Amino acid sequence: MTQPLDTLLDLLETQGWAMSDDIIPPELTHRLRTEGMQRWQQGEFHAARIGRQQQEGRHPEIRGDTICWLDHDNRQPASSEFLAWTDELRTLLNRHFYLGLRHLEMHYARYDSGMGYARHMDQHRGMPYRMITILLYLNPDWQPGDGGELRLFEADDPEREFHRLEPLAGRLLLFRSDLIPHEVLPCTQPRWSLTGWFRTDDPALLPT
Ligand SMILES: O=C(O)CCC(=O)C(=O)O
Ligand SMILES: [Fe+2]
Repeated sequence: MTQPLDTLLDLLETQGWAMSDDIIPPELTHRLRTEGMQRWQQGEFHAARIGRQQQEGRHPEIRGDTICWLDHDNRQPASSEFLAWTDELRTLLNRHFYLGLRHLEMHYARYDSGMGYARHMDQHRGMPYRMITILLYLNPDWQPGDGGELRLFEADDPEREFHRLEPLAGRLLLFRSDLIPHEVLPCTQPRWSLTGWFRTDDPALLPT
């Protein structure tokens, strides 16, 4: 295991979240952003939904992003490269934490100006399959005042923010999907990211 990944997993274990600004090569971040923007221009994004599966629907005042799911056997070079890296990470997470993670679901997300995502947990009640959240931010020119910060809240006191971070290009974040309430503040510039969840269920058994 490389040293930076080792450190990242140790932090995830001790504090429930971990961040790195240099583990992903800047040129890969750049290509991922370009690929995401191209897919957006081609109309491949759709409004995100909240809650379990489809029944709850769209609530842009709660969750304002549009998303584009990554297909594991897609032919997009940058996201394929990133997914291959996340697969190695999944193996390491399993070795380190015995989590039995079986796959990663991941999408591009684009928040338009004025949009955010109200405080929530990623693991839905009664659906314990999402274990670890992964985020990679894709905004090279982010300035203070552009908003869109991610707020992290205490697990046992969800009113208490313990950390706030800007969605800077190349910033990778991991956190426990069952533990950390979080919120995306409204942004004043379009905000790009990749968001994913390492899961314990088998994609072949999921409803399509
Ligand atoms: O983009 C972020 O900073 C967080 C997004 C998020 O919380 C989610 O998609 O569940
Ligand atoms: Fe979330």
